[in-house]
Amino acid sequence: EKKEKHATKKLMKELAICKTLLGEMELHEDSWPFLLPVNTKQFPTYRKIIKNPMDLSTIKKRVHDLTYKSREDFCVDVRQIFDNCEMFNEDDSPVGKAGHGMRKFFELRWAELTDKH
Ligand SMILES: Cn1cc(C(=O)NCCN2CCCC2)ccc1=O
Repeated sequence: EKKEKHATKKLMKELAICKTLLGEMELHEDSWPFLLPVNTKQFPTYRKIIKNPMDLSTIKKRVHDLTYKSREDFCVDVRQIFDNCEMFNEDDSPVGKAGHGMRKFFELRWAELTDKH
C-alpha cells in the first residue's frame, strides 16, 4: 500500500501541473480556435481529415475525470491539438498562426514545469 500512496501523491502533483498549464492556455490570446471541439457543421471535411480531434475543453474534462494517469498522457492530448491544427490549416492562416503560437507557449511552460528547470 505504501508504494500505492507514493504513486497517488505523485499523480496528484502531476495533475496540479496539468491544471496550471491548462488554465494558462485557456487565458492565452491565441487559444480561441482550441477552446471547444471544431464545429463539423462549419467545417464538414474536418472529421474526414482529422482522425483524433482534440480541444482544451475535452482535455479539461479528462483532467477532472482522472482519465490521465500521468502528466505525459496529458501532454500527448495537448500536442494532438497542435498537430491537428497543422494538418488542417495553412501556417499563415489566422488559425494556423494561433496553433504555432500556442504550441510555442505550451512547450516552453511544459519544460519550465519539468524538474530540470
Ligand atoms: C482548431 N480549428 C479551429 C477552427 C475555428 O475556426 N474555430 C472556430 C472558433 N470560433 C471562435 C468563436 C466561435 C468559434 C478552424 C479550424 C481548426 O483547425
